[in-house]
Amino acid sequence: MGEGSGIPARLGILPFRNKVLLPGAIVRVECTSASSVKLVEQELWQKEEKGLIGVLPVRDGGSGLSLGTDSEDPSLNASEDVLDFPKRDDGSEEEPIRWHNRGVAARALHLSRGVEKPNGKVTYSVVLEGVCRISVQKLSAAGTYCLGDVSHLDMTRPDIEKAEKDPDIMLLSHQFKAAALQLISVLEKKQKAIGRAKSLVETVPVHRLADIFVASFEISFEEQLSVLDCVDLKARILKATELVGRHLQSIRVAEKITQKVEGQLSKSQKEFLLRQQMRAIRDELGDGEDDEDDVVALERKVQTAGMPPNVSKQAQKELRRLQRMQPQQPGYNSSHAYLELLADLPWQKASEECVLNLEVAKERLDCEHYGLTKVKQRIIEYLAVHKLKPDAQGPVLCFVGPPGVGKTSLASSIATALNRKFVRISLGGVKDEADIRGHRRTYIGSMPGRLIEGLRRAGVHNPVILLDEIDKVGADISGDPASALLEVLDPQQNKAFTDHYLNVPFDLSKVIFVATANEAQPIPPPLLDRMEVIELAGYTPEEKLKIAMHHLVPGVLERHGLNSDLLKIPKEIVMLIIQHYTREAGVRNLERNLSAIARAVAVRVAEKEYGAQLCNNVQPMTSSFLNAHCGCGVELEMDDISMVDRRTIPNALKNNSKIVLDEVMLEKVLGPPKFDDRETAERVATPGVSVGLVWTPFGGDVQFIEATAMAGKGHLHLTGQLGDVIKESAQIALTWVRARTTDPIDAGNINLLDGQDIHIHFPAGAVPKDGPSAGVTLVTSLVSLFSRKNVRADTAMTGEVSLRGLVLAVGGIKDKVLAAHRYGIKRVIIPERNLKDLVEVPSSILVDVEVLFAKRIEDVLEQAFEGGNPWKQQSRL
Ligand SMILES: Nc1ncnc2c1ncn2[C@@H]1O[C@H](COP(=O)(O)OP(=O)(O)OP(=O)(O)O)[C@@H](O)[C@H]1O
Repeated sequence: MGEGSGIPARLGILPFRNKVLLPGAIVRVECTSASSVKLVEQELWQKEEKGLIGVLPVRDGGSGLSLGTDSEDPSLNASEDVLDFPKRDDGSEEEPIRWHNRGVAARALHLSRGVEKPNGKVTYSVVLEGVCRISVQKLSAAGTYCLGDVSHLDMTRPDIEKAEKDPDIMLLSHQFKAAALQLISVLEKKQKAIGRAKSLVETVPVHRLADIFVASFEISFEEQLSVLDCVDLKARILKATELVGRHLQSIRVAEKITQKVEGQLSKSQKEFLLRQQMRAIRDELGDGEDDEDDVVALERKVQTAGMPPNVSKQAQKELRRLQRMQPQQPGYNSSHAYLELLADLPWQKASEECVLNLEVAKERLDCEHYGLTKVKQRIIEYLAVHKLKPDAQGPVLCFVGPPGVGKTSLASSIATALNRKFVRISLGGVKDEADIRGHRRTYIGSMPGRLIEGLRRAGVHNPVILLDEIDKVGADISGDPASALLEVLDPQQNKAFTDHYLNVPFDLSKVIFVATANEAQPIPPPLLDRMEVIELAGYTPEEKLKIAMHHLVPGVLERHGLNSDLLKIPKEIVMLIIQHYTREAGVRNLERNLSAIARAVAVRVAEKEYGAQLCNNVQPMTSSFLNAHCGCGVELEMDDISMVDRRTIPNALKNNSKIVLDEVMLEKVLGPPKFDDRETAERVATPGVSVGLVWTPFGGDVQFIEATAMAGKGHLHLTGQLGDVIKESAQIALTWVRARTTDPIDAGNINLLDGQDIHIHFPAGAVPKDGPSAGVTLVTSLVSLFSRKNVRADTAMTGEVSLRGLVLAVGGIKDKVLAAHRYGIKRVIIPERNLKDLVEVPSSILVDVEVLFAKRIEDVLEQAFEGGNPWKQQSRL
């Protein structure tokens, strides 16, 4: 027999519960049960030579698993043993035990007997080494333990030698050894005690090495059994390679997981440590608490801001960044400011809209604004649509008109009617797209755009936002703000408006936008296309008077701590202010003048108040009285005078101190009248001056045109604030006049233009002018110059002239007539085609201003000069 040739045919059997001893493996067994003690005593202790026993794996019968590869022999179940290894700790000793029919013959390497207990029991500790595989054919009882009829199972030495030369086995054993070495190196890295493992691999023959290696792993009972059952060498090496590989794999996976966990742990631990240190340093410096609280407060704010998930994610990311930073670190402040903005923005908050009552809204509009019937009607329509369909994407209302006509206050009234917050964003002079859309955060000093800033101020996401002076938006190399506004006003796009600074979309669709402009023409067409233009013209003096008496005066008095008991401003005086201190389309300057008066009166009232206090606190005494009493050493007795309550002063002054504003006081406060009707007469006193009516963003205005001639080469000189169009207009006017003054027939009379330079000046104060009008006025001025006849001082004109002498229609007739009225001009010549526009002019104005019509320039000249066209007789004009 080969390796196991010394195995006897019968061996005492030691059962191993749910455990396998493999050949080459060494185990220590504590024998405490009666059967195992008996077995050890009989088979090992009492024998002189170290004996052999059989070790058979057993498992609890309840599992129902088939044990062993051979068919089960009923006789194998005949005996039952009480196990002492491994110990049964579940108290199920009585359960049936099923023996495996293959086991290992084991040699006792060491035996020791425990101290005898008082009850006479002894125990043994045995170190066993597996020798070879055995097969158990039969079990029989020998007292309390079992004896088994066994036969040797492993290969014989010649078989092994032969097998070792088999190329397959050689290859397999090579693979196995490689895997084993790999495992050893992994274990080495983990600094596990691997002892002689490496030399074992090199020296021990592979058929033993497979068993030894497998025995050193913690593998399941089934796997141990399967190795035990691998009698065939090839199968055993394969199995062992598989198990070594698996073990290696599991170690690596475990290592990876550990590394990951350790990495995370150490990172957070490191962070924690650093934080602690940071806090300690800050405490030491005495400036820590605020910052800490600040970040914590910010975190709380971010959490309660109601951000949508994507925004919240971004905020959390930024917050983590901020938490890792020192307040002194660059970027801390910008990160903090960014998070503040994110937390402040009204992602969820909205103004509670009250049920809209159109009657109330109408009353409110009427109460806050005088006149403006059509505009108010349109606003009511807008509100009605909003009431029926709150999410309707109606047009953006754009109020267009001169300054001070109530555009802003109308927009604010819309917000009041809807019970929404009102935000005014001034777009005047905005040239950079970043003003609307914000700067990217990469820029130093970057800020959000005005819209996002406005929403932050509003604190709700559904305010009424007034885009004030939308016509003043410009464009330069920094981009075109108008195109950004296009996105803002487009209901399709503004749902996800992205400010560059914010870098996350914000929904603007709930915002109601209203715009204002002084003129519609500069607004880029695509932007204008998204808006509904509502024009507001200037006011007549009567309208201004009513606005002043009902709205401006009460407001001004209130703002200056006055009331109508202290200051009375009569109608007539207000009218004087309108006529002689203002010359505007709106009421802004009127309000300013009224404020100046109120301030002056406030000073007087305050002085009186102080005087009254003095009077009431100090008993007035004459010096003779004082001298008389003090001089003779008599103690002075004073009456106890009660203090006058400050609030009673106005009442005290009520009857005798009411200030009524009169002309004298008006002049004292506002100075001498700034405007009077004589201005026109004075200016047209010399030939060559005519009075035109023009339309400007400030409403209608009067434009004086002065022409003069001098020796030269027939050139035309133009001065004043002029645009290209009016330059053309001047050229046309001159050509028209020249064409009619160089008539060969009349040449003798009108050779004035030959060898003369003409200088036309649009005097200072003239409004920047680039419209196509003023042609008629230019011709009249030239005719006045050449005929040396003055234009009528009470007459102003408007209209464009064609080369063929036709007077062409112009716009803004209402504003122009109003402007003429402001200047005290009594006659206005307008193109015949503008007749229809007169319906807009209030009749109160038409009572004062006579409107004349002209079809051809001859009609204008006929009406503009006293006694008709001055060149009628001299030329073909
Ligand atoms: N019809 C009116 N009734 C009552 N008050 C008016 C009326 N029109 C203007 N006002 C008052 O005149 C002042 C100026 O008006 P507002 O600021 O609305 O003018 P605006 O047209 O917006 O001017 P700007 O173009 O300069 O912004 C405000 O106090 C406003 O209440």
